[in-house]
Amino acid sequence: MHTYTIAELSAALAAGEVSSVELTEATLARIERHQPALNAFITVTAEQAMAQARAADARRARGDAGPLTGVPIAHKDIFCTDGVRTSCGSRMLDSFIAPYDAFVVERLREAGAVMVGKTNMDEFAMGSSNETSHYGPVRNPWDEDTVPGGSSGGSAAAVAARLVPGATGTDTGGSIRQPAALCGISGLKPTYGRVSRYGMIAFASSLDQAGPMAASAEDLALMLEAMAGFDPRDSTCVERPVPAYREVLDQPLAGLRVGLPKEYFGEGLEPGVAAAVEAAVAELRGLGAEIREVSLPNSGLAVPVYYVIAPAEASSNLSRYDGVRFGHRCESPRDLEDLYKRSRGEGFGAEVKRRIMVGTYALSAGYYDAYYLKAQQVRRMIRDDFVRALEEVDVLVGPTAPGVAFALGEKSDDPVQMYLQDIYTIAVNLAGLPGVSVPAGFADGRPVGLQLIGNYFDEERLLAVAHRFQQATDWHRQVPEGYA
Ligand SMILES: NC(=O)C[C@H](N)C(=O)O
Repeated sequence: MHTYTIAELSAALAAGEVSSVELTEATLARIERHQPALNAFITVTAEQAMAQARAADARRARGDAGPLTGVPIAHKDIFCTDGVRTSCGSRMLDSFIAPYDAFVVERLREAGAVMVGKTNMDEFAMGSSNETSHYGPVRNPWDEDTVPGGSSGGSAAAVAARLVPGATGTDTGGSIRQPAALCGISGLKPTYGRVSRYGMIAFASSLDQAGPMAASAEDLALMLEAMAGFDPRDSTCVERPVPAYREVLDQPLAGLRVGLPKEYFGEGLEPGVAAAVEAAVAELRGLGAEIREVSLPNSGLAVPVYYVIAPAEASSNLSRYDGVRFGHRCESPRDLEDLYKRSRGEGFGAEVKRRIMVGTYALSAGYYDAYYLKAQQVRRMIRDDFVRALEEVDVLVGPTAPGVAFALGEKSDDPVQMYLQDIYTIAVNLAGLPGVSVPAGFADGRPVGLQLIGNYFDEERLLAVAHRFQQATDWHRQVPEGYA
């Protein structure tokens, strides 16, 4: 049953064709078998998973099971999990056992989902290839010599290899959508404020957002419904009812106005990706959508703006890891300064250090106005571009990433090349809008992602369009060889 979607597993559980205990056992066995090749997990929580599975079966027997009750899932290791190591992919937090559950973890647990483990990720979510993880790189199941994307690469690889039917991720500049694209799965970054950030280790707080990753848009809808909602413990979380996302999936596309941002089809886009995206657009047209060209004139500024704002916020957020209150502590420090220096020097990897330095510089006296303030002003212009475009059309469509999965090591020595992975995703975070990536074919045998961007809190429409596209295509059903 490992190729079943969450919706299909949910139906099988409801029909009594399988128990959660059986499903969870099979899931744990598959993880054990493929972990050496993929390295998608940092921690596997077999014992707790079996206990949760037994509880889920008991709950079903009592007659109060929901659609996720008994379904195995995994959490990105950025979410705090009570009593379970929460490393954020960093040596800094290698021995951190969270004392409470993140909101997202709590909500999925309450829905009855069974947590089988914590997935690998780029250190503190900084990266687009999963190569910055302290626990080693994750491999892409479509070609194990290539990267899965990042930073939610472990979640993406685990779903792509059908080790779990769904997993959580976080997206600060593309970290759900880009790995979803590179691994041939579906991934949704909700509107900023739709999902609580409580218990999610902070990277860049004005951009971070949690979201679901799964094979299909229908599964994303099922997961989002459990994950979304108001939480007073996150002051940026918006109090707004959560729609029954799955109920509103079936909508015809006739008359849907789809905008193609012309800036998303220019220089830097690999021809194979362009061809797959164009074919997907033709498919949407065939389903009744009306396609027009739109412009996001400031989109070329999104990557530079992000690489001022995100490191600035990160430098502040990561200052708490001082070896005293939080994080790795060096052996026998000479004095307090030595303790700080060596603890941080040993605990953080190169990319994290680079960002702390850039961010500290951008915020320092004399440079603040020139960099940070300026970046915030341009951020507003980027947002305004989207607001204008979304007055003309209902959704924007384009590629998720400029290319397909690349070889391990290919871009790790060139931060700018790595940052350019997110040229089509980052602006969406700067604007706070929702975006989804869905599988849309292959180029050179590797998956291509199609990105759909919607208006604020219009996840319903995004999911409905993605679902209709998936009813007409079977890209989301493709499973890499050796994992089918
Ligand atoms: N965290 C993210 O959303 C990924 C982005 N590539 C970054 O390194 O910041």
